[in-house]
Amino acid sequence: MNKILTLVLVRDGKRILLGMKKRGFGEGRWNGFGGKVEKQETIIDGAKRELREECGLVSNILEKIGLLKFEFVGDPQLLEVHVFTTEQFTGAVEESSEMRPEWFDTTNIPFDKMWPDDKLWFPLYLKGQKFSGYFLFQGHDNILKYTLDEVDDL
Ligand SMILES: CNc1cc(N2CCN(C)CC2)nc(N)n1
Repeated sequence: MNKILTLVLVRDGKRILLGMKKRGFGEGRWNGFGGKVEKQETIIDGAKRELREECGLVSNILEKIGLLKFEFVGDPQLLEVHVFTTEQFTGAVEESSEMRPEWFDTTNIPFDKMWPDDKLWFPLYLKGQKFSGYFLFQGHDNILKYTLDEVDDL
């Protein structure tokens, strides 16, 4: 059974809000906001909850834009990350125990301090193309193989 996780990318015109992960899985890397989906909630509600908990923003309109599946050599648990984006949100950006948020220009995404798969699918996201990918990792820095497809619906 795959572990269901969420990832929310917040856009404001040419800017994107990313968070520096302060601890745990992905620590030291910039990423969107997200986490586990609880048993009693839908995936999209889990995404909205994590967005608010991790950066203080509230959004009722999340658009499903991607599905990313991650396998790590030696770990039987497959991660299934449901990716959303929003351009409509309220509230003030605030740092949390998990994330230190910062706005980046979309022409200046800090890929060298992000998960290595991001540089592969972000260009599809930035041109408004939905995507579905599978990545086999060795450790947290090395992608052994991957597939990445543009899709029309998710
Ligand atoms: C393994 N590669 C990953 C994981 C990942 N996620 C994001 C969401 N997290 C809850 C779990 C891990 N995000 C990106 N951009 N790449």
